[in-house]
Amino acid sequence: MAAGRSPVCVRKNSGPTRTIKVVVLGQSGVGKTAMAVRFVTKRFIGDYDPTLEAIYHHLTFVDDDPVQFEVLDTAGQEENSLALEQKIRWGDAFLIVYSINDICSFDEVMRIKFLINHTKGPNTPVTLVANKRDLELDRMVARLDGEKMADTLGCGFSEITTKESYIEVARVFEGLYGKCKELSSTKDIRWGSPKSSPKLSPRPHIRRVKNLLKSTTGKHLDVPSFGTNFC
Ligand SMILES: Nc1nc2c(ncn2[C@@H]2O[C@H](COP(=O)(O)OP(=O)(O)OP(=O)(O)O)[C@@H](O)[C@H]2O)c(=O)[nH]1
Repeated sequence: MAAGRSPVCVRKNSGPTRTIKVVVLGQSGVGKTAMAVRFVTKRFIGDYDPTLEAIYHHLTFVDDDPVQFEVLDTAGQEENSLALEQKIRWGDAFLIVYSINDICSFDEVMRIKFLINHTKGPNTPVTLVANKRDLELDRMVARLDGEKMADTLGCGFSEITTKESYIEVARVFEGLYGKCKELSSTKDIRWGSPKSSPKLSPRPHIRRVKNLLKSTTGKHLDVPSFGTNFC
C-alpha cells in the first residue's frame, strides 16, 4: 500500500446486492427475537417484550455476495393459521424454531411447515432450528428426533445455542441464503424481487430493540402491521 493512503476494504466478485426476506417462526419463548437480534447485532440480550414483532435489516457478505437480510421476527404462533399465512406470504425463506427443552414447541413444527408448504409451495427454503442447546440438562427433544423431523419435512436442520454462539446463529441465516441461491439457479423460484412479497406498513411502538440497534450498530428496524395489507 502506498504511504499515506488509508486501506480500502474491497470484496472480490461482489455483484449486485440480493435481498432475502427471512421469516422466523415458532412457538412463544423459543428464542426467535434473541436469534434475530443476535444475528443483526452479534449480541445476546436476555429478555424481550414477548409481543414484539419486527423486521430487522442487516446488510452483510455471504461468501463474497453482498446480501441484504430482512428478518421478520414474528410473535409466538399460538394465533390462527390465517394470520400466520399472511406473514408467510411475505417471506422468501423460513426458519422454524423450537427449543430443545420444550416438547410443545417441537410439536408445533409440523403445523408451521404444513402452512409454509400450503402458502409458498414445498420447494421453499426452510431450516428447522433447535435452539437453547446450552440447556442440555433440561433437554426434552433429542437431537436425533430433530434431525428425523427435518428429514420427514424435507428441510435443513441446525441445533444451536443463541445464548452462547453468534457464529452458530450467523451460519443458520447464511445457510438459508445459500439454499435460496442454489434453488434460484436450478429451479424457478423467485426471491429478492420486489414483486415476490407484499409490502408491510410500520406500526408505531417498540423501544427496546430499536434503541439497542441504533446505539450498537446504527441499524434500524420496522414494525410490521399484518392487517389488510396481505391480500
Ligand atoms: N438458555 C438459553 N436461553 C435462550 C436462548 N435463546 C433465547 N433464550 C431465552 O429464551 C427466552 C425467550 O426468548 P425470546 O427471544 O423472547 O423468544 P421468542 O420466541 O421471540 O418469544 P415470543 O416473542 O413470545 O414469540 C428469553 O429469556 C431468552 O433470553 C438460548 O440459546 N439459550
